[in-house]
Parts: sequence; structure tokens; C-alpha cells
Amino acid sequence: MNFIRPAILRSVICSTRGPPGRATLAPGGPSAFYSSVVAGAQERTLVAVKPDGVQRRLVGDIIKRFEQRGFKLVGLKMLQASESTLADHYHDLRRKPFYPSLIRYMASGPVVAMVWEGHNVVRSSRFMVGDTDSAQAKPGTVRGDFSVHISRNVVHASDSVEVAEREISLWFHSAELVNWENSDQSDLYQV
Ligand SMILES: Nc1ncnc2c1ncn2[C@@H]1O[C@@H]2COP(=O)(O)O[C@H]2[C@H]1O
Repeated sequence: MNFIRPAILRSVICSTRGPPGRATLAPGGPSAFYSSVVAGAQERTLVAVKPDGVQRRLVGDIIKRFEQRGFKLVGLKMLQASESTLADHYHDLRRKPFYPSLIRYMASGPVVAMVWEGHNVVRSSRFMVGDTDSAQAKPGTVRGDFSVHISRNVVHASDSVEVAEREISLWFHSAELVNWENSDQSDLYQV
């Protein structure tokens, strides 16, 4: 059933995109506009709520931030990470003095691993998560809101597209990732 006539809908959309007379609608309508914005830069990243984040009941808050930002959840699981997965994940840090305690801490309790998809999700999630060193993390970021020490920084997010690909394949089997269509745009605009 058509609840909103297309002409009215078009004017509403135009009026929410900037000052009168400046708003434009992409040829082909709103869904084409959306596709033209997001096309070509869909990425995936690994975000993991670390054992301290799980213990502090921060899983829901962290998921909510990513959902509200506009990213799409395509993989999610809770697990107790094995030493071999952690050794692989933190391979680059193996010579750091904090490495043994990092592995002990990451193996100390369950982790919630997620794969998020979206436009520039790798870079955006690094901003959302905040500086690795909690003392430097800005308020409004996950670490800036919830963490006080670099060794208990609540959450992990991949730091580049290449690293994200490697980390996703380390933590997830391909069958655990779900490709699903965003229907909210068509529900909103193709009435
Ligand atoms: N100086 C440090 N002391 C203790 N832990 C650290 C230090 N530097 C980095 N780490 C940890 O190593 C982790 C590497 O992955 P993350 O960036 O998710 O989070 C980092 C911190 O939890």
C-alpha cells in the first residue's frame, strides 16, 4: 500500500539534504542516490570485544554504536580464543615485553568477535574505538569512554584493509559470514 505519494516523498527527501534550492536527488531516485554514495568502497573489518569488555557487560553498547553509525553486522560469535589463534593474531607483537601478559589476558575469558561491513568501515571503526592507549583516547570513543589502561582497552579493531582480511579469515570460517541485503532503504523509499 502506498502511504506516501512519490512527489511528497521526493520533496521531503530534498528538503532534508540541505538548504532549499541546493538539494539534489540523484537520477534514478533515492535508492540510486544511496548506491552511488556507497558503491565501490564496501569493506569488512574485524572488531572483537576483549575479555574485559565482556566482563564489564559492554558488548551491547559496542554493537549499538556500530549499528547506529550505519554499518552492517555480517558475522558474530562468542568464543574462548585458543593460544594458537592469539599467537597468530598478535604475531607482530611477539617480541614486545608485554606479549606474554597480552596473550594471558586475551585467553582469560570469552571474546565476542564480529565482522562489520560498510563504506570505509576499517578507518571509521578505528576512530570509533579510539587510541590504543586509553589515556590518549578521546571521550566519545569506546576506549575514551570505558578504558583507563592500554593493557585493558576493551576492544580490538583491525588497523588496515589488508590486516582486516587476514584477521577475519583467522577468526571466522567463510560459512560463518552472512551476506544479507539492506532492505531498509527500499522499505523507506520504494513505497
Ligand atoms: N605498552 C603496552 N602495554 C600493554 N599492552 C599493550 C601495550 N601496547 C599495546 N598493548 C596491547 O596490545 C594490543 C594490540 O592490539 P590492540 O591494538 O587491540 O590493543 C593493544 C593493547 O591491548
